[in-house]
Amino acid sequence: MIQIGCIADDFTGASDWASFFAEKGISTILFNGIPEADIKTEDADVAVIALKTRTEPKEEAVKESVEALAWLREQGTKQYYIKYCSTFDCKKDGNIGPVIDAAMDYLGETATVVCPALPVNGRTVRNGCLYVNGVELQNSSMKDHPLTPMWDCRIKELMRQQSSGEVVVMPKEICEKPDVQEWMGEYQRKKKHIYFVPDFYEQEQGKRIVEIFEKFKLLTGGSGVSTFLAEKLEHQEMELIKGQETPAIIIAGSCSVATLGQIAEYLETGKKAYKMSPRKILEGTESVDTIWKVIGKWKEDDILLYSSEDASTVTENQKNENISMLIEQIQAQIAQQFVREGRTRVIVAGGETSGAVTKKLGYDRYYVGGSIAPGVPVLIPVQEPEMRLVLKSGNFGKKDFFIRALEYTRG
Ligand SMILES: Nc1ncnc2c1ncn2[C@@H]1O[C@H](COP(=O)(O)OP(=O)(O)OP(=O)(O)O)[C@@H](O)[C@H]1O
Ligand SMILES: O=C(O)[C@@H](O)C(=O)CO
Repeated sequence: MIQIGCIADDFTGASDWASFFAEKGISTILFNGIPEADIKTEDADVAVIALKTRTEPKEEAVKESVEALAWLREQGTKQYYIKYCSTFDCKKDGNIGPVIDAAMDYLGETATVVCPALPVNGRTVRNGCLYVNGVELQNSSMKDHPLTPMWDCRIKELMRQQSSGEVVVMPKEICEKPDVQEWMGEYQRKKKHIYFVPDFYEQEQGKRIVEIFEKFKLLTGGSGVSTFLAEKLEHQEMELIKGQETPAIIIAGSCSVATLGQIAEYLETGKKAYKMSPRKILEGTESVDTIWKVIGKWKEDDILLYSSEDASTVTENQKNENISMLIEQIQAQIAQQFVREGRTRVIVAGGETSGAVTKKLGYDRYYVGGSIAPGVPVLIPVQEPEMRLVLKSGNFGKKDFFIRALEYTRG
């Protein structure tokens, strides 16, 4: 029976959320898309369905989210979670509000929590405002995200624009009140939909948040409270997942500052690496074949294949609107070729890049293993249990992330 079922608006967000349960030894399964009716949850205690609703048109995002909730309900799920990005989508017509409203209506709930924080990765909430490493969201390095721009840190304002209900901000002093439930009850009587936004800027506050909201059927947010939800969950012990001996490929399409630092640190080790050239790809002189001619020979080595460049070069390259898609396709095909040759460790940096690679590899459900960095677990495809897959959100992980991922996935 699924104790907590989550729907996430993208894949790396889903694995981020799931990782905190797996880390506590809880059997956790991740589905890429809504599973077919006859798919089993493999006796997992926690299930997460990764959708691609973050950037979809609103109507589709709502429809798919409700379908995913319906599938979870069919499995007898006890509690539900809507996972969105810890750096909230700030578009007026963003999907977070509409999906929360639809989920509340579907589950018959009038109140929920909106808790995007993930303090272990520097994303915090104080007095209803969202910060990235102490900087207000709209002044952070995330502000100019091309798809989900982040131009306002005030959750109340964002939810006012995106949703139908009312936000109630819960500063620390309120959260700590012994009679906080009564305090909340006053608001719940007034409105059809109430979204409580608790302070969460110190890791330990997560514990109190879970105490306050544990009876709610629907919770929403980033991954910050996952670890505290996991602590409270009764569960069966999960078997430890071992590493693999075959060489690994790291594929980096992410051009985030974090990924660029991780590439630099990897290159310093002198390990094998291949840098793709967007210019040659557009000219037609670099392709899967030309790259494979070089890296296909490195049969015994771990390999890094990367296209990542600094922000200004990327902006320049992206004047040709096909370049991202071409890079993603080449990287996905190389991953497929690598796996076809019997190698079983694939590490990917970047949400879009991960989407392209997993689509090509064709797996649709994964057991979730231990974490390499907060929010980045090892994934084991149910259909191919020999494989070890690591999908890193662009900005996650410290400088030594790739080195750690290689060590962690090695048998
Ligand atoms: N040199 C380059 N020039 C132009 N575009 C590139 C280059 N290298 C990679 N890209 C494209 O940039 C995009 C990077 O997005 P991706 O989601 O993979 O990383 P991210 O945005 O850092 O990660 P996340 O979404 O998890 O924060 C991909 O579509 C990728 O193909
Ligand atoms: O919450 C986050 O920051 C991540 O899980 C994410 O959503 C990646 O896209």
